[in-house]
Amino acid sequence: MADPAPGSSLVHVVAGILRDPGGRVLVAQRPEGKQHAGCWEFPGGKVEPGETPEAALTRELREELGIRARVGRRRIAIPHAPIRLDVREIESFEGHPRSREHQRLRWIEPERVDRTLLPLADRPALTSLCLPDRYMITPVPEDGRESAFLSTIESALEDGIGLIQLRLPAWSREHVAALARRVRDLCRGSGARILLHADWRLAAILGLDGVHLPARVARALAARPLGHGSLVAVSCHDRAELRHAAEIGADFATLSPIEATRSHPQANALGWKTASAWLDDAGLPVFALGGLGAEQCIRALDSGFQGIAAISAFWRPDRIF
Ligand SMILES: Nc1nc2c([nH]c(=O)n2[C@H]2C[C@H](O)[C@@H](COP(=O)(O)OP(=O)(O)OP(=O)(O)O)O2)c(=O)[nH]1
Ligand SMILES: [Mg+2]
Repeated sequence: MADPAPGSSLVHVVAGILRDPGGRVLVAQRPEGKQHAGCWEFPGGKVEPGETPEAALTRELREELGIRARVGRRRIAIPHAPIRLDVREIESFEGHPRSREHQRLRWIEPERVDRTLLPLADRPALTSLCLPDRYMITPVPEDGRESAFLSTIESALEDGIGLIQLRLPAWSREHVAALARRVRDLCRGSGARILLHADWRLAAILGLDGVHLPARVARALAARPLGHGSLVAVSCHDRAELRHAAEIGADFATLSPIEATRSHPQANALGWKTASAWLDDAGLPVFALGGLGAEQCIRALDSGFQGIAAISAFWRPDRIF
C-alpha cells in the first residue's frame, strides 16, 4: 500500500536561503509578539490556500524584505509538528533586502550560526548549509598500499572534496587508528572533514570529525552517540531507517542503492522517483548513494538530495598529471 502524502496534516511553511556574493546567508530575528519571538530564522512564511510554494515564498520575501526573488530548488524539507518547513534556494533576487516587519536582519556564514538560536525545525537546514554536495567514501587499501591510498586522498582533497568517510570494516582497531591518524592530518591541512566508519569511540579518541554508522549499528541506538561538536551520519536503505536516523538526531544520512551497483549486486535499486519521494519527510540532509557517477550530482540536488556519496566516482588512484 502506498504511504500517505507526507506531512499532509502539517502547516506548510516555506523559507528561502538568500546568499550574498561572499556566500553568507540571510537570517532574520522573529519580532516580539510572534511565535518563536527572538529566534533567528530563514525569511518566509505560511503557504496560503490555493498558492504554490514558489508563489508563497515570492510573496513572503516581497512583504518581509521588499525584494523580487526567483525561487529555486528545494534544499531540504523538515516535518516538525505543527509545521512542515520547506527550505528553498533563492536563485537570484532584485532589490536590497531591508526589514519591513521590524525583524532584525543579518548576513552570516552558515558555519558561524549558533544552532541553539534557531527554532528546532531549522537546525537540519543549517546542517545542510554546512555540508558539501560530494561525500567521498574510501575503498579498503590492499596490504602494503597505504602510501598510494594516502596520495589518492591528497588528490581528492585537491579536487575540493570536503567530506570523507574512512571505511575499513574488517581491519583491527590498531590498524584503523594508524591509518586514520594519517588521513586526519591530511584532512586538517585542507579544512576537509573526516568521519570514521562505525567506531564512534575511536573517532572521538583520535579527534576525527565524527562517525558514519552502518544501519545495523544505528538500529541499536536510541540517541546520537556523539555530541553536536561532531558529525553523526547513518547509512539508510528505506523509509524506516531514514526516520530512525532523524529520531536519534543524526546530522545526515546516505540512502542506497539509488541505481544498480556492482559492489552490491544483490540489492534492488530504489530508483530516483521512490528515493526522492522519501525525502519529503526525511527531516535531515540525505546523500544519494549507489551506482552513481559525479555527473549525477545535479540530478541528486534537483531530486532533493544533499548531493552524492560515492567511492568510485571520486576515488581516482590512477590520475595522471
Ligand atoms: N518563516 C519561517 N518560519 C519558521 C521557520 N522556522 C520555523 O519553525 N518557523 C515557524 C514559525 C511560525 O510558527 C511558522 C511560520 O510563520 P510566519 O510567522 O513566518 O508566517 P507568516 O510570515 O505567514 O506570518 P503571519 O501572517 O502568520 O504572522 O513557521 C523559518 O525558518 N522561517
Ligand atoms: Mg514570516
